[in-house]
Amino acid sequence: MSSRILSKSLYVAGTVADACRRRRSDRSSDAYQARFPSVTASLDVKDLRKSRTQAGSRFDLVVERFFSRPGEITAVVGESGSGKSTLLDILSLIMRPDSVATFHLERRGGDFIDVADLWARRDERALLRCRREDIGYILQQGGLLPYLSVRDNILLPCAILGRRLCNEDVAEWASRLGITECLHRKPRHISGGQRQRAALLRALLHSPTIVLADEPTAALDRERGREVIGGLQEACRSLNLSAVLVTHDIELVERYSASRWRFVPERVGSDFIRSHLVAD
Ligand SMILES: Nc1ncnc2c1ncn2[C@@H]1O[C@H](COP(=O)(O)OP(=O)(O)OP(=O)(O)O)[C@@H](O)[C@H]1O
Repeated sequence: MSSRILSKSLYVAGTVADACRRRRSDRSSDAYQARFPSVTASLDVKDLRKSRTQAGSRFDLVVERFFSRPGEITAVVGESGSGKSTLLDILSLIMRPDSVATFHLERRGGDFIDVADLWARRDERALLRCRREDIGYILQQGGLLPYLSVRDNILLPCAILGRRLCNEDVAEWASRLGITECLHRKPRHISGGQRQRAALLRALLHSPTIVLADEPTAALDRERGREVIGGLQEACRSLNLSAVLVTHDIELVERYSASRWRFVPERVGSDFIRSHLVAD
């Protein structure tokens, strides 16, 4: 399916407002360039800050630099409360950071979206379109809708975008992921591992720029976990897709991810934690 869906979706995907488009050559270099020279990234973030307060306790997320390359899985690890969900909410454009110097998404055709500029201009329409077109999301428990068949769940993001998919496209990837026999069933009638592979297919079939996976193997045993992340790795390679995998599973990180980042929490006072995301 890859080439057909990819060319089709790259055509459709060129719809976010022209104002938010820049060519790669427009980008300025900076101090981080020395540490990470010539990075070709689907997602590139610099100097991001987000503060949260809960029950009198303050939490600051600090990201000096974070990027995710096409064709690869980028792993993010951190202990409970270190900011993993906060980061994913921001990367999926659900949550707005307090400040950010750079937040670019680069599509496979070379166009890129200046999300920092969309946030600054509060362009909610373009942000919504970007969220739908450029982001695929895999939740901890899959998040498939129980009243739809697996096939209809998988087709949902494309339906929302008004894109038509050939049955062969779905069939080919369902076969690659080993869930062909699940397509006509409801999610409750398939196993946890099959549900996560269906969630993976749902996250990638509209050819997003980046897939975000939030502990996608948390409810699976080791073997099923490997199948899901192996499928994600195969999709990244064959579609030149970029994935950010948040997980506690170090074995999966070492086996499947091309680059690794971790949170380093720093206690500033009794009620204040500042958590830095650093390259491993
Ligand atoms: N809705 C909220 N409002 C304010 N602060 C919040 C909120 N949700 C989480 N926080 C705080 O933000 C910090 C980071 O939480 P976050 O959920 O991002 O961490 P996490 O690494 O995903 O944790 P876990 O692994 O337990 O899910 C925590 O200190 C938490 O108390």
